[in-house]
Amino acid sequence: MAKYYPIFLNIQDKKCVVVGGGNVAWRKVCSLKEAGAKVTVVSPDFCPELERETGVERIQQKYTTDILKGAALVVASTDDGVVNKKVYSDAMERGILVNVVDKPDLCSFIVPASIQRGDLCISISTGGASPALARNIREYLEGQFGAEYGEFTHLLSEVRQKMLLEIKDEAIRRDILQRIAGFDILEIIKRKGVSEAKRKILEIVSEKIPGDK
Ligand SMILES: C[C@@]1(CC(=O)O)C2=NC(=C\c3[nH]c(c(CCC(=O)O)c3CC(=O)O)Cc3[nH]c(c(CC(=O)O)c3CCC(=O)O)/C=C3\N/C(=C\2)[C@@H](CCC(=O)O)[C@]3(C)CC(=O)O)/[C@H]1CCC(=O)O
Ligand SMILES: NC(=O)c1ccc[n+]([C@@H]2O[C@H](COP(=O)([O-])OP(=O)(O)OC[C@H]3O[C@@H](n4cnc5c(N)ncnc54)[C@H](O)[C@@H]3O)[C@@H](O)[C@H]2O)c1
Repeated sequence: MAKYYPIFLNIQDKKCVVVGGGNVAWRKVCSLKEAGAKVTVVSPDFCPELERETGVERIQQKYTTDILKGAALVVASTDDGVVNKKVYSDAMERGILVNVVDKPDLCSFIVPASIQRGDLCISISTGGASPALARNIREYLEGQFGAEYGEFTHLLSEVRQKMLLEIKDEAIRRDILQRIAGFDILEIIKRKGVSEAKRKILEIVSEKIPGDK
């Protein structure tokens, strides 16, 4: 089995192509859209969900190589192995990232199971060993990581931006940022809400920086 290097890819405003018009293609279109990509989907027919999807370029025809022009990434999810293989070799020749669903040999990257809570993303991969296990772990973690983690991450981001500007001493800043990311602050968000958590954070900051109010 291949080894993989986990990364988060910035595909904001990048052209991403999905080849195929079925349910799997629709799932891929949705996740690419959510990541801010400019999505083009090409297929002779589209499932009703894809037909309804807004903000996507639909090209109703069979795959042709020229569709990859200017693309950063392509996902092939047709039910035709020959077409999927052609997409793979076209993409490899052009240095375009490529995933053929369920065909790890025809992938320059594989897709993990993911949970999104605002800016917090938890991704699980088994490196292809067991996608079913990745899914089960995702479902388990979904129960453990609720919507409050999104709020928590947002609050920490706000405070961190401020601290990067205002606290010049790196060691003190690190200490504070580590402290306020603690689960006790998350508990306050859960029980009392974000404004109470903010108050607690300010208290911690003033304790750590004598004289700061
Ligand atoms: C994570 C997820 C993301 C997504 O697809 O979006 C994903 N597969 C998911 C589900 C799933 N896929 C399959 C089952 C049936 C049970 C089973 O086989 O285990 C289930 C479970 C289900 O659906 O319940 C069938 C399957 N998948 C692959 C093969 C071929 C092979 O193993 O050789 C076969 C056999 C096909 C056959 O039988 O012929 C291959 C891949 N699937 C991957 C990703 C990549 C490795 C990820 C990793 O392990 O880290 C990789 C290598 C390539 C890729 O597609 O990127 C998504 C869960 C999303 C979620 O629910 O959160
Ligand atoms: N449905 C699932 O949950 C699931 C799960 C695992 C694997 N898969 C695999 O993923 C693939 C896609 O699944 P699906 O359910 O979306 O299949 P599907 O049969 O619903 O859709 C396949 C799509 O590919 C299009 N297509 C065929 N030839 C094409 C061409 N030359 N150019 C462009 N598009 C073309 C078809 O018109 C159709 O829209 C299949 O290979 C399937 O075996 C599906």
